[in-house]
Amino acid sequence: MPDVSPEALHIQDLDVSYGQSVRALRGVTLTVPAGSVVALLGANGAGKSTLLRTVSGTLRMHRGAITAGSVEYAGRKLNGADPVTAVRAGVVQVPEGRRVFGALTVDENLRAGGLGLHRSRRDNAARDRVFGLFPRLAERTNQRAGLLSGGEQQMLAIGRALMAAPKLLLLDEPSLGLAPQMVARIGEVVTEINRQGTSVLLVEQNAAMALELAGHAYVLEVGEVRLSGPAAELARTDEVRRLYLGEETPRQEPVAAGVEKGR
Ligand SMILES: Nc1ncnc2c1ncn2[C@@H]1O[C@H](COP(=O)(O)OP(=O)(O)OP(=O)(O)O)[C@@H](O)[C@H]1O
Repeated sequence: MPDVSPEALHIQDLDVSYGQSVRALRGVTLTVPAGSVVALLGANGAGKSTLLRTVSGTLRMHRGAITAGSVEYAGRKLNGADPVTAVRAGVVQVPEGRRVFGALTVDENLRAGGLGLHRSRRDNAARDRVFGLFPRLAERTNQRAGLLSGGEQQMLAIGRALMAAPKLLLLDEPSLGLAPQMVARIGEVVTEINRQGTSVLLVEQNAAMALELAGHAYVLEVGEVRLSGPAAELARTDEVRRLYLGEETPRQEPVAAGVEKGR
């Protein structure tokens, strides 16, 4: 049953191209129900980042375009929307590669992600929330972001996105290149952010972590949805175990209950 709640993200039959030759997404249909964590898995080049860019309005910055289909969040069409419109609708992306402003302090980075031009009460509340999630950042408010460790920069990148008080957070590879302890911490934070009421669409190479955090998951393959279903069920399929969890699968298992091929 599709989720028809007003704060759900609905992507329907989406085609996205870069220029004339690269068809990055083909006929993608995906839903992020309000209040959920949804994982998006796929090999390099499958189209995961493209899908997030489509939702956050950053696609055009990468010279991509929607050629068919629709993206709707909370009942509003986001096709062709710019990032400001997406943020106003409650959708914020944390891009891959923890892009923080290295020359600015932790505090300045957070303020840059806030909604107010001044030190508004709303921004202060958002900042307190970030420091509650990431006490390490609270201890380093005046440190230049470029001097933070990789894990701390990832925390700051997530924190900066939270400053806009998103209702839907788009996370692109938050665990990339981090030590196991930090990966575990990022996982806990995703769960906590979700518990506080923010939906999450999570792109992750670390499929084991993503499938543990998510309720529902999609597997993209060369721009198309190859499999989708409850994350726990997907984690039991032969294909996901072999290709994404790196497990030996001695015998072919039938597709688990609840898993759909194709979308
Ligand atoms: N700005 C761009 N211009 C042209 N082609 C692009 C651009 N960005 C992505 N592509 C192409 O679109 C396809 C999907 O790329 P995308 O980055 O969305 O995949 P991905 O699943 O996020 O991969 P990765 O895990 O490597 O980040 C790839 O074939 C890629 O080469």
